[in-house]
Amino acid sequence: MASTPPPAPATGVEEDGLSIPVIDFSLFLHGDESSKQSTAKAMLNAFQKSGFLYLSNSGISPETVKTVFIQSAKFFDRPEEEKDALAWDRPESNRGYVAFGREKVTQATDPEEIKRLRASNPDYKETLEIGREGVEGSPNHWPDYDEPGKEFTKVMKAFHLTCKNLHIQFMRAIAVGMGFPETFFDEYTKGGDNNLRLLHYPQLLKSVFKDNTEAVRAGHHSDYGSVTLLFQDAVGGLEVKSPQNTWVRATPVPDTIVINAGDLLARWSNDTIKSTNHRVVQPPCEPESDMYPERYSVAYFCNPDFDKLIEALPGTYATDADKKYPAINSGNYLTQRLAATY
Ligand SMILES: O=C(O)CCC(=O)C(=O)O
Ligand SMILES: [Fe+2]
Repeated sequence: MASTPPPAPATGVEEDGLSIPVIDFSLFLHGDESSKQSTAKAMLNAFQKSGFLYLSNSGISPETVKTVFIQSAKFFDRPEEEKDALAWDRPESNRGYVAFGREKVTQATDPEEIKRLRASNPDYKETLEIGREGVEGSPNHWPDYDEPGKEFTKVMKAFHLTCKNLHIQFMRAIAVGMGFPETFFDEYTKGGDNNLRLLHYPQLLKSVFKDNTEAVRAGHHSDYGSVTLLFQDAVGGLEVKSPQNTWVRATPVPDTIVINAGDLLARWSNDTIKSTNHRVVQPPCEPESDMYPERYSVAYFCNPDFDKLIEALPGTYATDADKKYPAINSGNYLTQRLAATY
């Protein structure tokens, strides 16, 4: 199992000009008017400065998150052919299992194959993408043909809705921070066109990283949508690009959610909010064995409802000439970005 991670920085990250503060969301949800205002301001401020924050007391219980991680591990433990039968098929649907054959990565023995994998710097991960239920023509790819699969399906359906609700609350805080009516974004969040991604990074030979300084568990990228809720286990490896162009570790802080802004929110905010590059590399601790431990994370990608038009928010420009981007339909934007990735 994982070696002991370094002590959690309860104060978040402050390095190379990058701040990722820990923000107590209960002060927004249940605090008096002045703590509500100051919490909303602090959240917006973090999104404007680094595009990242850790949210504590989010309202999602640690037990709920633990159950999701247990179910996720059970899913990825299924035989490869069962997972392949649930394969991701097309960007318009964006649902299903995305393999990077872990056999290929962790059990490759053919030197030519290993060389090819290293040269191409693949993501050493497998994922399951779960979209909103009830979308005509885009069913989720559930393993609900056996009892464990039925339980998994139930847990993930419920978690999708739990996270949808947090997205609504989170955008209410951003609205208050921006001086809008609290429910300003509700008409963009109520449909819940969001995607739940379960991620599994299989254990990896230490030599993969030693032999190739470019090796990654997940390559550097920014997220596409509005906001990402990222639940990570204690293993570590997430890094965020600092203003000084260095990679800074976003060390796991227990019982918090890493929340970052995506490209569509940056665009919507006329670039007053940052969508910052991040990646996943090997954990900070050197294990005694020759393998880095496996890592699990769960990302919930929030988007403005797909039928909404996204154009510069009020207050983010002085005159129309200051609007950096034309208006765009949320769903089309996302589909275009996904089509370019897969
Ligand atoms: O696994 C992680 O910690 C990050 C994953 C991520 O950034 C993504 O899937 O977009
Ligand atoms: Fe990401």
